[in-house]
Amino acid sequence: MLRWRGLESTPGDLGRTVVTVGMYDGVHRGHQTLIGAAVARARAMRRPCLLLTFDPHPAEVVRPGSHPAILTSLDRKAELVAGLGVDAMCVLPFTPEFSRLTRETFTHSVLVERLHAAQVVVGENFTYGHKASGNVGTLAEEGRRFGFAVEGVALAQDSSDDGEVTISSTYVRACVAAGDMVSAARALGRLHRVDGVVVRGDRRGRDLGYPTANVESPQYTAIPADGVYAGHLVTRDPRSGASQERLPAAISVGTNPTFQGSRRTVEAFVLDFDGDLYGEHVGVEFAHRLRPMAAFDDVHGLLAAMAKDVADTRQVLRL
Ligand SMILES: Cc1cc2nc3c(=O)[nH]c(=O)nc-3n(C[C@H](O)[C@H](O)[C@H](O)COP(=O)(O)O)c2cc1C
Ligand SMILES: Nc1ncnc2c1ncn2[C@@H]1O[C@H](COP(=O)(O)OP(=O)(O)O)[C@@H](O)[C@H]1O
Repeated sequence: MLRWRGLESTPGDLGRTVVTVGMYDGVHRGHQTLIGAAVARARAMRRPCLLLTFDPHPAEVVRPGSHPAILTSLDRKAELVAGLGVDAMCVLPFTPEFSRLTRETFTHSVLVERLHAAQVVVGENFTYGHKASGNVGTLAEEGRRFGFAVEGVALAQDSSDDGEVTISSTYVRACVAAGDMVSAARALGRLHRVDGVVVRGDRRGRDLGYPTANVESPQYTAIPADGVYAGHLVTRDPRSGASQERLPAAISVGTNPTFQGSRRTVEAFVLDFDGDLYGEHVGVEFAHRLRPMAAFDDVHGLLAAMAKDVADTRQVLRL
């Protein structure tokens, strides 16, 4: 998949394109339907399918300090959308100036002049332009003027304990924040993953008999609620970010209150594994929450709980 940042870096030889526009944070099942529709349309028209997305999250620019938790880094998003058949991903820096473009200027200067859209595929709730004044109806009207067609795709639904919910990044963030990884996975169509680099911790794990890979992730990463989880550690290629090996793990999220820690960490004890992971680019996948984080009176209490966590992890992962 081709990938570039900034409109000025757009390759000149793309020809006319099928464009799908959105933040696509999480690349959840609703996004997958939408991107699938854009890819199918592109194949039928024998045009490249181009995904236009933004960085940072527009909320941070429009309402400073209100950055939402990020479900997928740009590298992970690229890996996922490439897997859906997208041919090119263009990342537009979302700046205050960009946020002030009128909807016609966005349509003309971005979609028409730079990306040469023949067809635009968006969700039926898509908005664009200054103060989000544009919608699918205005885009279709501009398309008639500038010579591209518009397809608005219905949003995917999911049944949960609370009845029908519309699958959205906001819904997945709420599931992750509550530690409900099963609902998050249902909406995502795969397990939620935190990407980062393995850093040094307090060097206590090995002495306890449970060495843990401490994973440091970028600011704003959507980290599940404090607690202990069954899941996996995924090793990644440091250059491409591509996923490699997937190893079963018991995962701890919290401040290690037994040792009066103050920093919140994500730590994975990889089952049946002994090796050096420091500096590795990894992902931590969360399958199921086992219990809350606890402050034990002594190390024996913690060790007994960890032994049970490992047994529970084997059961949840059917190992
Ligand atoms: C499966 C698992 C469960 C854990 N549960 C707790 C817990 O309930 N309370 C706690 O204080 N720390 C818990 N921890 C974190 C340990 O305290 C931590 O891994 C240990 O102190 C080693 O830290 P280090 O990697 O910085 O050396 C857990 C870790 C794992 C892997
Ligand atoms: N089974 C395992 N799971 C996780 N990390 C392991 C495992 N075996 C060895 N390691 C290595 O040990 C390191 C963790 O050891 P630990 O004593 O917990 O130190 P730290 O406090 O620096 O995390 C990991 O970063 C990794 O390099």
